[in-house]
Amino acid sequence: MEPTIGYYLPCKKYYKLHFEQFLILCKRAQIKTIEINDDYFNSIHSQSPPNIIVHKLTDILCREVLNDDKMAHQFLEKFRQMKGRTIMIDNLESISQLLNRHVQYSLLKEIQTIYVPPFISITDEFTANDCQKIQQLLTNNNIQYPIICKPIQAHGSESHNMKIIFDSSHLIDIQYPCILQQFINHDGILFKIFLVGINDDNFYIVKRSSIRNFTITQSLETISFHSSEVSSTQACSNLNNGEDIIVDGITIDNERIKELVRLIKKKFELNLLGIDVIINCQTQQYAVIDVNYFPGYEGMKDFNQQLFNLCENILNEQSLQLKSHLNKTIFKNNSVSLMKIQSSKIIY
Ligand SMILES: Nc1ncnc2c1ncn2[C@@H]1O[C@H](COP(=O)(O)OP(=O)(O)OP(=O)(O)O)[C@@H](O)[C@H]1O
Ligand SMILES: O=P(O)(O)O[C@H]1[C@H](O)[C@@H](O)[C@H](OP(=O)(O)O)[C@@H](OP(=O)(O)O)[C@H]1O
Ligand SMILES: [Mg+2]
Repeated sequence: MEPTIGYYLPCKKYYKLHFEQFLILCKRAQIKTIEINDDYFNSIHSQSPPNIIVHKLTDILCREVLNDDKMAHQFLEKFRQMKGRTIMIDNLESISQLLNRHVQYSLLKEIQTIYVPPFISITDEFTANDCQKIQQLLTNNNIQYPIICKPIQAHGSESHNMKIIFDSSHLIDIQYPCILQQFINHDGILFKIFLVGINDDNFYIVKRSSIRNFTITQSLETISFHSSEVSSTQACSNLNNGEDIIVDGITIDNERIKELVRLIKKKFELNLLGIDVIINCQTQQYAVIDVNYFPGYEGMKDFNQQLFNLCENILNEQSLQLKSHLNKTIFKNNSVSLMKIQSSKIIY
């Protein structure tokens, strides 16, 4: 029977990735593909589940976890019920760890050799309204100004609205629940590391514009921005470096990134990852500021081929396991019938 790959991708994501190219590669390799949607689940009793499911269910996961949405929960439960019969790229529990910035950063911090800029989390109204208390928490955690205020939720339409705060008199501007993180001067350059987890070496580095350096000499008003304004491929913000500042010389050490990728992939047990790294322009320290599940892979030309290779590897492994299982069963059955024959010989 031909193997099957199921997929669930929001429409926008499907077109952005040119996912039809992945489907063509599957067809050529005689791998069946099927879209997983309500129609699929309504007719599921008549078919065996796909060998693999590729998905970006982060929107629905957020609705389930953060908004307690029953419909979202029921839809996800159908995927969970396939556990053991289907390989999910990737596991829903592993993905959930990335959806809350506090959880994500805390897990990253557990990896000893990885640097995450210091942060605190403000999750209750009482603390959010007490600027003195917030300042105390910042001081206790050795966090200096400027700081960056990020929504605690890492995914979804409201999660990319950020603020840069320059002194304690502007702590009133924070919007909770949020994390407050030390702003690191990094010469306005961001490195996006895109990973397709065939093996630890399989990553691709893209350079993007980011927020320019700040030197605080006086009190500044809080700056609000959307993360796509400063670091998407089209970004052209007055928060970026001006054209007169040339920072083309900044490069990143491939070996260090390789190790970072290995550790993060192992920690979160995920195959499709985007890791955002900035380099502190004073200390040259690499700082991980964001880990995204199933990013846009913009700039990586052969993403669909890479994803196909990953799926093909998994299918090959599955079929090897099945063969060895069958061999064992045949051997076991043969020995059973041999024993029967022998015992029948004894009887007769
Ligand atoms: N600690 C920091 N120091 C300096 N700049 C930062 C820091 N954290 C974030 N930034 C800047 O803010 C931008 C948005 O931050 P972050 O990646 O955390 O947000 P996001 O909305 O999750 O982004 P994405 O769109 O990649 O998911 C980064 O691209 C970078 O330019
Ligand atoms: O490929 P990069 O430049 O890293 O950008 C990604 C963002 O970092 C993610 O935050 C987006 O995902 P969410 O929409 O899940 O937040 C993700 O959204 P997408 O699922 O629409 O591709 C990407 O835009
Ligand atoms: Mg993000």
